[in-house]
Amino acid sequence: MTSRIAILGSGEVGSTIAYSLILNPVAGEILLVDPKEEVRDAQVQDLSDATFHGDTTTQVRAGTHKEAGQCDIIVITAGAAQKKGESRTDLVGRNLKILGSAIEDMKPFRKDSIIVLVSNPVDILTYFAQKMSGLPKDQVIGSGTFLDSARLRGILAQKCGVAASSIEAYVLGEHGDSQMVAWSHASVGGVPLELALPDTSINKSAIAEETKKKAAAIMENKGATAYGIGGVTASICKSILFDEGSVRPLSHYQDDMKVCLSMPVVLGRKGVVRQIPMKLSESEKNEVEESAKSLREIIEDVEKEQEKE
Ligand SMILES: NC(=O)C1=CN([C@@H]2O[C@H](COP(=O)(O)OP(=O)(O)OC[C@H]3O[C@@H](n4cnc5c(N)ncnc54)[C@H](O)[C@@H]3O)[C@@H](O)[C@H]2O)C=CC1
Ligand SMILES: CC(=O)C(=O)O
Repeated sequence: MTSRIAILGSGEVGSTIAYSLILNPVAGEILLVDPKEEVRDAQVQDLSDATFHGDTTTQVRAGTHKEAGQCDIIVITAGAAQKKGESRTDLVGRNLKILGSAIEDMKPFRKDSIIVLVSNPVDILTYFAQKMSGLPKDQVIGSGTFLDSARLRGILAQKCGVAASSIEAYVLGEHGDSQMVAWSHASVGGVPLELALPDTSINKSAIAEETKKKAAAIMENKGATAYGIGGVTASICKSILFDEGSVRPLSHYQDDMKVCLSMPVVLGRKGVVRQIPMKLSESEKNEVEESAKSLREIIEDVEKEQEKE
């Protein structure tokens, strides 16, 4: 394997993504990039220990922003994480500055590099990363609601007594407070939810709320989330490098709504190959539009501030 993945930010999330990529190797090399050099180097040493057993072919080393700009995939976890009581969108000012300087430091980008945003607020940062990087929009995506959808499937699996892998269910829209569940497309083993589980009472709004609040519930007691996003991001990297054509709910540009938010897309080596059109119910469509509206308002506020500067 000769492909290289750069991970910007070697904190909780960046190091966990690297660990997932070592356990499930898809790239020849992982570069950790972080201005906190001592932390970065300690993470490289610790992660390298995980490559010494088994038959992993992935090597880990410290890298520079310039080197990152020449990698197949650049995963961005750089930036502040939420503190207790903060929402993801509270991070926008701090993390947009960090994103801007990291992107400038990485330029010029290799023409076929794919940027995967993970830092929050991920939909807003994906939108601005598309503008700042100059790469085609299809090559700049955010992990979006892939993690929320995994959480939803886990919760439904427990309630229904089936494997999570047998459940198809999408959380769409913002990776944040305005996200929604596309219940009209939820299925068990390919059979619509209502039909497959006629005797199981499912409180949809309670499940949607539990899904939305899961990150906050984890952070309440351990301060951060890392394993879920670690697995999800490693899976995104695999789909890209192996040109899998997997369908995933990822944050990408929506021409009609002028924001980045999550809808299912076909993912391959060129990034978003195409969006999978969904026939949502009228109320679901409204929920997605409301989600887009709340993201649009944040973008407009940021753009107004940028004009003043
Ligand atoms: N999209 C998602 O589903 C999830 C997103 N996150 C987000 O991921 C981000 C990172 O979270 P943690 O790893 O817990 O934070 P952390 O504080 O542990 O690590 C962030 C790292 O970024 C580094 N950094 C700062 N500026 C940088 C630059 N210019 N280039 C490279 N690295 C730089 C910092 O030195 C630090 O080591 C947060 O914004 C958090 O909200 C976290 C979990 C899930
Ligand atoms: C922190 C975050 O965005 C999550 O775990 O969903």
